[in-house]
Amino acid sequence: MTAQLPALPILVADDDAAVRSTLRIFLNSEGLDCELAASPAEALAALARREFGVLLADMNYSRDTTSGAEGLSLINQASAADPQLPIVAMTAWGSVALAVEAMRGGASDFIEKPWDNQRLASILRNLLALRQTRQVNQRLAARNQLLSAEGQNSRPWIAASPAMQALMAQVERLKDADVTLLITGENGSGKSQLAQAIHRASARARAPFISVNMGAIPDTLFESEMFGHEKGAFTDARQTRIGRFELADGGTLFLDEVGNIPLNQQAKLLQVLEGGQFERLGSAKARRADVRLIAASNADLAQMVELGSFRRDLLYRLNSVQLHLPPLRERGADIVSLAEHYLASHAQRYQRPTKTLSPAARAALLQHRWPGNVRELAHCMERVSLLAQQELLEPADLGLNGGTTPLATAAFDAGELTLEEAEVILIRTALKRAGGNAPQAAQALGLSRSAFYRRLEKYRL
Ligand SMILES: Nc1ncnc2c1ncn2[C@@H]1O[C@H](COP(=O)(O)OP(=O)(O)OP(=O)(O)O)[C@@H](O)[C@H]1O
Repeated sequence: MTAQLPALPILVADDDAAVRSTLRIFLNSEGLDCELAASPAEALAALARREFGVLLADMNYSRDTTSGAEGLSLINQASAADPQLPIVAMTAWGSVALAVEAMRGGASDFIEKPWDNQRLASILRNLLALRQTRQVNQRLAARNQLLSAEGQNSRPWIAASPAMQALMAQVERLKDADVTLLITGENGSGKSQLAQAIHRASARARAPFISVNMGAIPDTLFESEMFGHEKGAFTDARQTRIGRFELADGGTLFLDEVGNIPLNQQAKLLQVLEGGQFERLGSAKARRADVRLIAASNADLAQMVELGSFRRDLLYRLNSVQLHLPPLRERGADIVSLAEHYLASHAQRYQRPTKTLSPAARAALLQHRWPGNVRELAHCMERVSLLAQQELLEPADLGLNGGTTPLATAAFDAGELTLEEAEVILIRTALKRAGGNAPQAAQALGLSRSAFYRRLEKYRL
């Protein structure tokens, strides 16, 4: 079900009680809701408290009954506080100059007293419709800002290794099932990007993908961030804010780092997931949003449940289907494809020739443990693209310290190495085992010394 925009009331500001009550009766008879203010101060207080569809403001008040100064000041302040609020100025008969001034100050239209009921109703209806359109656009703009901040449309998804192929086959089967997914994997292994790829492949692709880093929301802002707030709901709530659930309506809501949610927030989240509805802070109105939920975690949530730091019922609610992203060190073919992809894209970005990996450099990449996974590889390739002097990259150019996997086992198992890459790995390992003694390493590999040295030279080891 799609969240509805509320029909907003009209705020009538006039110091004449008779005018206020006449307007209330007339507006109500037209099916329009309104609130009344007897002074500019009352009107500004009402505007700070809640959202209105239109402000219908008289120009003259008791302090000064003819100049329109108080009305102009009200219009200026109201439109500064909420530039999207349509304002109608009510002027005395024949004061066109003042009406012009009011429009310059932010009013959208004006009406002369005594007013014509039909004209007033038609102006207000048009402006209410304008207000609704502005709200929809504001919502779109908020979504677009989030989407472009995440730059989600331009990133390719590389999944060449057998482990990733198997995962992608699972994703393919699930993409339209609309079930809640829990993606697990180490930091930087691609959980967020996989969630985006699943969204783009699903029937919800045209609706938004909204991501929330659950560990980054301060306790006090959790509800406002997730479910939104009405203007005036708390001291700093100057504008209505649309929560992430509502922004994701029709699309996918991605709860990143779900293991970092404090226990009290877990309870609130579970309540909404179970009940299927939520309220904006400062409003009693129950809202629903049609979202597909994807959660991600690098922590072992089952273990957290045992330790009492994650709710069991929330875990059951989130992990209808669990997808595990293997660490990069177990995805040999992806390491090389990703490295080449980053080298090409950096070359394009910095307008330089594309650097290539020597067999020894490829082997070094395959042997590295990549504790930071794809993110670490991306940074490494950016550094190399900028700093390496020559176009053919050798292991020394990569600046990889320590952290190698023994014999890049996974890549061997998967048969993803070229003969040259396999040779480099074997030679390096033999050298390491022989404590750097080349003749001993050659012997361990069953090679003559000269054949061994030829290879050392060839691979610049
Ligand atoms: N298979 C892939 N193909 C292309 N780029 C990838 C792939 N996996 C990850 N990346 C890139 O690596 C970086 C880290 O990925 P992402 O943010 O998705 O990881 P994560 O597991 O969500 O990390 P964290 O646990 O720290 O939130 C991103 O720049 C992403 O674009």
